Amino acid sequence: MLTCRPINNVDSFVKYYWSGDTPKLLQKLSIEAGQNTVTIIGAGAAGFALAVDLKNHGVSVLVYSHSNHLRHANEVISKGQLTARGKVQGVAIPWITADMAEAVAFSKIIILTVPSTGHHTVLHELRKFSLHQHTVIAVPGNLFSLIADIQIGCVLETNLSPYSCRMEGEQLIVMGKKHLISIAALQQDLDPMVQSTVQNLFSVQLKWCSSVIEVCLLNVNGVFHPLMMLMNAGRIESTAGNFFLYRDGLTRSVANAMRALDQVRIEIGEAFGLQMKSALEVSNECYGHSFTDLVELAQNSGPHNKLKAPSDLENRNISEDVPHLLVCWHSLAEKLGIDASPIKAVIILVEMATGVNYFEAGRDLRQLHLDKVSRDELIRKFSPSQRT
Ligand SMILES: NC(=O)C1=CN([C@@H]2O[C@H](COP(=O)(O)OP(=O)(O)OC[C@H]3O[C@@H](n4cnc5c(N)ncnc54)[C@H](O)[C@@H]3O)[C@@H](O)[C@H]2O)C=CC1
Ligand SMILES: O=C(CO)COP(=O)(O)O
Repeated sequence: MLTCRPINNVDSFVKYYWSGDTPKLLQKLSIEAGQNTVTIIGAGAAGFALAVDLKNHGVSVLVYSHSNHLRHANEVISKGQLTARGKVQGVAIPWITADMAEAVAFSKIIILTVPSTGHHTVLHELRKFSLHQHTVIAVPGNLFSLIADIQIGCVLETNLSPYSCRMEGEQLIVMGKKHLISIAALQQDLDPMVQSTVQNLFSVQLKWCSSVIEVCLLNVNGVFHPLMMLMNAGRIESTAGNFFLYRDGLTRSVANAMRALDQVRIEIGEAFGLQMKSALEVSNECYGHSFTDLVELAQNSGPHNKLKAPSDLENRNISEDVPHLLVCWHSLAEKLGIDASPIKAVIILVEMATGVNYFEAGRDLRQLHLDKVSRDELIRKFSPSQRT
């Protein structure tokens, strides 16, 4: 019997959401679900889109939301259901918990869909459990694998979310579903069985990359987001984001700046011996588009051209993409002897605008545990042809 009500700061949604005590409920869920289960950590648009998509494909899903980040979970719980519209459709009554013990017990496959700014909070919770037999897939990773200082059976990460989506109350709007995203495992000798199990979970094609560094370089949101935010900062603040970020905000001069920044990302990849595509080509490949220019993409790409700008600069387009992509790319470039001044300029301007020193807070080589590694070792470690 379903009992459904909004909950604030409780340890477990599940025991309120369904009558019955937690152990009995978990037992029931596991039996119902059999082996075909996934736990999703992160109850936002990306996590719920994945939950509905998996459910539509017969997978049983438990969604975990940290008790300090309940907004979307509470909206869904208060309605008693989640309605997905757009490229993923369906009405689901998702199983939701705020108890990490339940999340870890529910499935050996955990997909992380929290912004990378939440990775440390999640790791703090996860470290209380044995995860030797778990597979954790960070979507997107932004080098989660290199900061995860706990023992996990297998760690993988993707470059992007399969969905371009937003929550509107308890409604999930999925504007775009990609054809392809990139993925890599931290470990080099990944069992092909694991690869096919993971591929079977995702309804988008997974492109297997040589390393997590390659995957991080393919998160082209680092090229798009910070510059669009910075170069439209006045308009964002004076209109509280009342314009289309891509369609109105990615004009010729913004595209020129993006191309300069993108060139550094490409040179970093090439130093590792990778065949690099431009941000435009990566986006085209993901969505099956064939735009020849960034401004053309901004005007015509369905998943992008109706996206409203955020209402202020305190948004993951900056707070996630600057410290966890740009700072990371910048410190890789420095180590490799590549001129990263376009990236540095953006990080400095963001600090001037927001007051946040992302060089200090970001995922530089020290945070990634790579600061003691020489340039040659770094290349050997992450180059497809030289990996040791
Ligand atoms: N929504 C989209 O269209 C796209 C999303 N992404 C990426 O996917 C990830 C998730 O995106 P959204 O679901 O839109 O994000 P979101 O901002 O809605 O957050 C997702 C959920 O993560 C949890 N969370 C947030 N901050 C946390 C923290 N500090 N500690 C613990 N839990 C926390 C909350 O449950 C939250 O609802 C992000 O990395 C985002 O950059 C990438 C491309 C497109
Ligand atoms: O975050 C987004 C909009 O700025 C969407 O990015 P994607 O193209 O990865 O869906």
